[in-house]
Amino acid sequence: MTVKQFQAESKRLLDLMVNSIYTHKEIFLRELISNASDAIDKIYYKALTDESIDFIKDNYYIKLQIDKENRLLTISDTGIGMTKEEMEENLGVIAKSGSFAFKSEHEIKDGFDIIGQFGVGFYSSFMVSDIVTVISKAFGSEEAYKWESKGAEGYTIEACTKETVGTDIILKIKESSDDENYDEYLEEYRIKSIIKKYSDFIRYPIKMDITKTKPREGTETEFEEYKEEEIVNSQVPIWKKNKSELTQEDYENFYAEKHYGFDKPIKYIHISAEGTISYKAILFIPENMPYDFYTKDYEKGLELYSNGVLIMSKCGDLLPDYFSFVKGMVDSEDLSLNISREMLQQDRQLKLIAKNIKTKIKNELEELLKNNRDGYEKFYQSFGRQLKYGIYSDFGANKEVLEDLLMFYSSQEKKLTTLSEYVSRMPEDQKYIYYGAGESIERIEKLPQTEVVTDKGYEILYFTDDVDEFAIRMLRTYKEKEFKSISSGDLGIDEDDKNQSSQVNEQEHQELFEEITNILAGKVKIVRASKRLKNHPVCLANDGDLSIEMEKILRAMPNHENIKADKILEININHRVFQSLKEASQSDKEKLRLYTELLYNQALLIEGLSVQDPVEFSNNICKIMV
Ligand SMILES: Nc1ncnc2c1ncn2[C@@H]1O[C@H](COP(=O)(O)OP(=O)(O)OP(=O)(O)O)[C@@H](O)[C@H]1O
Repeated sequence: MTVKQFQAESKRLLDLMVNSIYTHKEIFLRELISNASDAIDKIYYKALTDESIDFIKDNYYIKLQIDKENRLLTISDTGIGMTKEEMEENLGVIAKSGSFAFKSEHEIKDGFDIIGQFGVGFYSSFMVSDIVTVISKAFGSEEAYKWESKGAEGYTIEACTKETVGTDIILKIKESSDDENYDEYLEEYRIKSIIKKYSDFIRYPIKMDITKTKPREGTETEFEEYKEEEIVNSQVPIWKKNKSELTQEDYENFYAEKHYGFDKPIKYIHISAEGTISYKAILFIPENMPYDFYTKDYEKGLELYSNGVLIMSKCGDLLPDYFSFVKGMVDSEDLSLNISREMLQQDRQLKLIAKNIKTKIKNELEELLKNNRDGYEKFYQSFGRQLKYGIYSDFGANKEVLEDLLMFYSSQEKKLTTLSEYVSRMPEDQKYIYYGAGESIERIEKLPQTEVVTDKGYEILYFTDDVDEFAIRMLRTYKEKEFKSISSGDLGIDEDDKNQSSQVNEQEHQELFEEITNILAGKVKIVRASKRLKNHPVCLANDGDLSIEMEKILRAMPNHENIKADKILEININHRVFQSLKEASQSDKEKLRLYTELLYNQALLIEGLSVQDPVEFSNNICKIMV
């Protein structure tokens, strides 16, 4: 028996392979099972094109056996096998793929799932094995051969006996070290779970002898172990089945089996796309928010399969951030994989799929909103905030995708409403979409600023999420209607509204307002007569782009402590309190200062801002009580 040398490049390549291409050692099993599946596919293909071959499906399978004592893991298949020459060519030359050649030779295009293309996967077995032995009998041949290698040193080939056509790959699993546990590859449960993870949807049965226990005969309390052969893979992936064959329950079971979530999904989306790019996908909109959803630990992404073999557990590029709550998988034959199958070589196809998926999700959410309002509202309670972040991020680039999915609590409807519904209810003379921002519905409802807007019969949207106002600033308009905060300097409500303007004569009190503005110098930009207050004495309004709510949110962030909105103190000159201010201004300047400070602090409290000096504030209250 002569020992043949790997070519020099092959040696280097093998070293590279074993040490650097793959991130996870466990993928060796995926590679060997994929090879076994390819080998069966080849026989199947031959049977289709050669009438003399009978392909009886039950005769084709992959079998895994563990011999713990001798540290052997065997992967056998009943596929096409290899001749001596094929062993030389395919296992002796790294980066030579017999499978790729087979596909090209037979001009196999669609409908076949042959996985191998690079001619390297087999060598990943050296990541976990000291010796790899391949015993194979090729289809149509009487002889069998044994290929054996300890890695970079080279390989031997010799004749041997093997009864049936097919291949056995026997791995002598490495001893565990301090850094690496190899023993796990001799554990049934571990092997089973690796198969489930990567190779669950290989089209042929993957069999294993599974250890079970039963009561020993004649006893009730003693148990004995026995082995029973089981098929461990699901074979036909649900996404390859016809939608009409599947029930809601099938999808829900798939969601649970895949551990996409512990809840029941609100909606599933089954896509079977053909065209520029072919792919299948099953996507889910969860009902409940994962506990870590709004933390940096949450990782978005869909499972990515190529021909039923798992490539990536979380492919983030398939989902935009604003749809990061979507769970599910994508399977495509058209992906250009890189050599380790852990990444994609170029992302053109992936981009196309992602674009497609994005549109699909948007449409399905719109459909949910239209036909299952309760379901949509449940979804929105969990993930609405993410949609709003989506509007805000990327400088509003995604607003068109998302604007119709938004909902806010409505002052009129007393429940969530969409922007489209709001606009459809707007009276003809209403120019703006009004909103009030605050920490809760109850708080906004009580804001003095709401009075004039609601009295006009205009609806107000309540913004209770941090992100709301920021998102709306990005959106700017909806159906050409501008958004307007009820706290903004100019409300855009008709100036000549008789009830208001006739009573507002700012000129008359010009001096007093200047005096009050001076008292509050540095705290507010200006003090003026209010056109919006009816029953309340004071409120704050804001001037400029930064609202008071935004100031609150930004200030809570690091390095933003000095951010300040331009505030306007508005005083209701029809309120009794204004009379007191006037009198104080004429008779007692100290009293005017006291009243002004009190009113300013009241306005701060109403807005949900803290008073600057609570002790002084309470002392001031005492002063007017005694
Ligand atoms: N179980 C098997 N039965 C028959 N032929 C096999 C088997 N395993 C490997 N081969 C042959 O060896 C070749 C090399 O296998 P290897 O896993 O290195 O690459 P590949 O499967 O072709 O490509 P990839 O690197 O993309 O997996 C295969 O193309 C195939 O021709």
